[in-house]
Amino acid sequence: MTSVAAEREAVLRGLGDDDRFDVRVAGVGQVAAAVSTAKALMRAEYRLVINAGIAGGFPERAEVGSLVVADEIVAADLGAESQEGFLSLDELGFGSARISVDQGVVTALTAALRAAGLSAQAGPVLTLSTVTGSAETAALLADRVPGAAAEAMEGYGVALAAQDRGIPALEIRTISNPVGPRDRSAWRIKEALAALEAASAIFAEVLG
Ligand SMILES: O=C(O)c1cccc(C(=O)CC[C@H]2O[C@@H](n3cnc4c(=O)[nH]cnc43)[C@H](O)[C@@H]2O)c1
Repeated sequence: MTSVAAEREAVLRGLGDDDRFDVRVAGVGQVAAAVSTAKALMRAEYRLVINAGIAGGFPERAEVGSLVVADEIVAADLGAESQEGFLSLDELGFGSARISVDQGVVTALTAALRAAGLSAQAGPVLTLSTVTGSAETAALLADRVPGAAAEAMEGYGVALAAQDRGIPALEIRTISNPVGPRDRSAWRIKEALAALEAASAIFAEVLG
């Protein structure tokens, strides 16, 4: 599941003519992503759901042009504010804002990406409804989720739909911009899409 057509096309270029993968556009944001994923999973049988696309990288954790394989998918703004700070869905007792992924697959995929010469690391990928636009919010999120490597807008929605059907999920992101003060002119989308294409060529090897 990708967010936009440009991401889908990059993944398809990387996969070549491998027809074991069904690559779809889910839309931007976790609600669109969850609805699209749930619909796809109702119509056909799948054994793994992957959310792949570009993302913001947390400074010192994931540089522009590098790749992050989510070792946990975290809905980082799903909860409540309180005088004492942010309360997650878990703390509120309404389920979990964290979806776990198969650590063996994360390790194997990260190693294969590195072996192919790509800069890849594993770490938590945050799902947010609002793209971070300030250093303050970036610091707050890094504090809320220790080790946070990247942020995007769809992973939790895709993974929740997969979890609902008992299917494992992965999230793989290539970094187009740093998480922090908004500067759209600094987004390196072409580079991130090239990295996404290169990573997708490895999917078949490890996940096919
Ligand atoms: O303008 C283009 O050519 C273009 C090509 C591919 C993708 C885009 C997008 O804007 C995709 C939006 C998508 O990107 C994720 N994203 C990227 N950086 C961040 C971020 O810093 N914080 C949160 N999300 C980010 C997100 O998942 C969006 O769905 C444009």
